[in-house]
Amino acid sequence: NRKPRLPPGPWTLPIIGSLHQVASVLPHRRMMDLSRRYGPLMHLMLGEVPTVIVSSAEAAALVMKTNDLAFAGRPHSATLDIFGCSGRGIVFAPYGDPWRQMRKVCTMELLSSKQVKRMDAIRPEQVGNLLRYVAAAASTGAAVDVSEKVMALSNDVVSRAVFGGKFPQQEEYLRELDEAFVLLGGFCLVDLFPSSRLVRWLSNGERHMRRSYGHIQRINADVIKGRKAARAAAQDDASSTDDDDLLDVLLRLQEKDAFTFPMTTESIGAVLFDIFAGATQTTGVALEWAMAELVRHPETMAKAQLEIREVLGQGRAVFTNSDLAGLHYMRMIIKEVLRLHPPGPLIPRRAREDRKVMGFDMLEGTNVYINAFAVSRDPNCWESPEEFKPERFENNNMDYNGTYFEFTPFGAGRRQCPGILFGTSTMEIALANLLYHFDWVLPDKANPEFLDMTEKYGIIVGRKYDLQLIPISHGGFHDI
Ligand code: HEM
Repeated sequence: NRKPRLPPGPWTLPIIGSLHQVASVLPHRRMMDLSRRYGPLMHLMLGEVPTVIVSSAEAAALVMKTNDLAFAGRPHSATLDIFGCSGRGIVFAPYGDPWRQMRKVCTMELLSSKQVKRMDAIRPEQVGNLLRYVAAAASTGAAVDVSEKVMALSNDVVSRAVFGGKFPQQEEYLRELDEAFVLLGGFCLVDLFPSSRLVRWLSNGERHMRRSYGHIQRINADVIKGRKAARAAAQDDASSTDDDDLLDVLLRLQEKDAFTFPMTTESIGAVLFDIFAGATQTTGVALEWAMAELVRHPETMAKAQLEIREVLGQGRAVFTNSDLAGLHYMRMIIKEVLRLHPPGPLIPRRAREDRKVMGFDMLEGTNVYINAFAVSRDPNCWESPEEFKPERFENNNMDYNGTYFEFTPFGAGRRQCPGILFGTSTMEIALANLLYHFDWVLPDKANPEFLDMTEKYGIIVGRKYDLQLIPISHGGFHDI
């Protein structure tokens, strides 16, 4: 019974452990700084909870590839348990057969060729709405709140994929999702001291999360009830149609009794919510960062516009994803944005069994966070890592698909994001259209070099200050 050899870490205080070291405004940055001192595997005690932060490409590969099965769990905590509907969804479900079943349905649905085709029609419609809004602003010289608009675009695209369209309670749904994300991103007392009944009694976090998630569940139940009634009225013969959204797919499988682990309304709601939560803010903040970096680097923006306008030719209306195959520079820009601003900088995992990694003991039950932000800014892997330079992806095959561990904005291995194609397709179509039809400048001729790039605290990291830009119409936006 030897003493475990834990990874090194900063000194701890009684009771709070290392909390004072990391409970800063932006934990991913604070952890990056600390890990440069303590090493690629760093042990922290967050209150009572043993945690290891992973901060190099080599260590990330050991966790997400070599020992993927051992680290395929997700952290547990009181608030996560509520948010993850006690493991009935996907994102925070423990590794196991129910998760595998749901993940398979979603992967096949999200990535099926039918779904991709369906989305190829939906995305341009939503982008068209955005372009009309921007064209109206351009005609009066008004600024556009780009942050708000690209987030709304992402919401609308995801709503249509998951629920078939806007639903009456969408605003409330999004508000509760925001609130729940804030609670998850915080250091919630009840999560830090799970054994303390006093903390549980004193803490508000769990109560808030319960209230917020309860509201979400009621909306889910309403939407599901409405859809079931509509399906019954249409005497749907349980066969699929081209218009099926994710909700239809799940209901059809439920009606056919095709699940090994039977689905209740509650668990269908949990899955829908998970996909919604996983998809919408991530893509929205990635787009917001992309536009901010482009405005800050006018020569990069000009180069991207030249490519888009040359490849697509003059006088085009809204184009679709299938028009965009030749846009190589724009794809490099998207990679560079995800390298510098991975929307989920800390990838949450949990050790399902004891493992030795780099000579250290990682014990079962330890929460493990891969600091994708720190790894993709690691000077040992990247030249001038703090610089925005899409050209670094020229003439190499480096991508975000989970085989290059210096660059994992979507994670890797069994728990890797199943929405890579979905998310990057929305980014590509939005950026290509916004850059083709408009030039973009800061209000009041502000110097782009000084654009404030401060991040906002949360599990999904967006900009602290909304990005306001003035659009200038290029060649006139021709509506369809
Ligand atoms: C730029 C956009 C996106 C980014 C950066 C992103 C990032 C991530 C990351 C880092 C993970 C954890 C991976 C791991 O543990 O290895 C994840 C998981 C997940 N993402 Fe995404 N994501 C994005 C878009 C989407 C979209 C569009 C969808 C759905 C349509 C989606 C659905 C999910 C789901 C369901 C999971 C949980 C997978 C599981 O636990 O098995 N994501 N995502």
